[in-house]
Amino acid sequence: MIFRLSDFRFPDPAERLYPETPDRPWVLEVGFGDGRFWPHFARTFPQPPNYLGVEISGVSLLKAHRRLKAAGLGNAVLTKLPADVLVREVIPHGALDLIVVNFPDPWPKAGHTEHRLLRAPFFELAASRLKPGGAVLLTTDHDEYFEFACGEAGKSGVMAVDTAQEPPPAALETKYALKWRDLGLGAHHARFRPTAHPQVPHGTTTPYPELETDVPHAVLTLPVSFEPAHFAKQTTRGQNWTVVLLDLYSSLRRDGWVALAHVVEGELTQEVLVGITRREDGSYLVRLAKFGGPIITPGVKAAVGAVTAWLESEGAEVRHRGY
Ligand SMILES: C[S@@+](CC[C@H](N)C(=O)[O-])C[C@H]1O[C@@H](n2cnc3c(N)ncnc32)[C@H](O)[C@@H]1O
Repeated sequence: MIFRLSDFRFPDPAERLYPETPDRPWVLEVGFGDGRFWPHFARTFPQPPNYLGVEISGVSLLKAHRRLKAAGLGNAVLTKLPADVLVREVIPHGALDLIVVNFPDPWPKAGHTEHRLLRAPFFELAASRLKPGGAVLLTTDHDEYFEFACGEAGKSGVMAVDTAQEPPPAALETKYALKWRDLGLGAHHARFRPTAHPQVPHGTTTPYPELETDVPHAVLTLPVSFEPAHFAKQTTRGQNWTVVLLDLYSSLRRDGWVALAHVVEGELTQEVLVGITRREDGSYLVRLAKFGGPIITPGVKAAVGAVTAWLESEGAEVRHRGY
């Protein structure tokens, strides 16, 4: 099953994601590529564990989905997101049995190591989301990234590093494993086991509210002189978010407009629409649209705030702020 970010709860327990198999072990694979690992690895268990796969490539998502469907693996959820966002926002504390990372992008250029996934903060986060006895399994061809990851795990202070074990055979059958094997390269393997389970908190993310009044909004009146053509692209920054109001579109069906906003919060980006719609009493409702499946974060609330602030700068009088 493919999940969008808005399909999740924050955090989301195994009982809800896998209602028919909540008691099975739970495995997260980061960067599953074309999805070859899971059908091989799942076969090594008496019953397939619950599987959550996270990828940033949409093409890979579709390939892996076809593969898992063909293998009849029903208790599997795939999603297109940066791994850090999924682990931080969606995975409950102490919920996972394994986190598997096969042949992660090595970011080999000097100055690019901050793009690497397996840095100390990720190990700390992983330790908080793994069960006691759980582990992160890393298999990679890349000598330097392997040393780096082992060093970062040590630096996190919450992971013991074991490099003595063989990788699971399934990790040596992925697309990248075969690619590097054909070139005569070997693979390194490490198991990182939590020595402590720090309580790395979840964010303040919530799903799009069911109750209309809970959707981030504002009510305001516009001056008769209001001129939407005054809109210009604009950027607002907060402590952990950046909102870019990209454009404003006129609605043909309703009396009003829609603003398109780009919201960046760490690795999470969302494109959201904020409607500005005339109400019966002549006032206007500025409200986050459901279109596109946004989730409610501080940055998304700030996007509603940014549209409201722009309208104020054009002479609007705000009657109510609900964001
Ligand atoms: C070198 S490929 C390896 C793919 C697969 N594991 C294999 O062994 O064939 C690395 C994969 O990680 C994905 N990826 C990179 N950064 C990611 C992130 N932050 N979250 C999730 N996936 C990521 C890439 O899109 C790519 O498919």
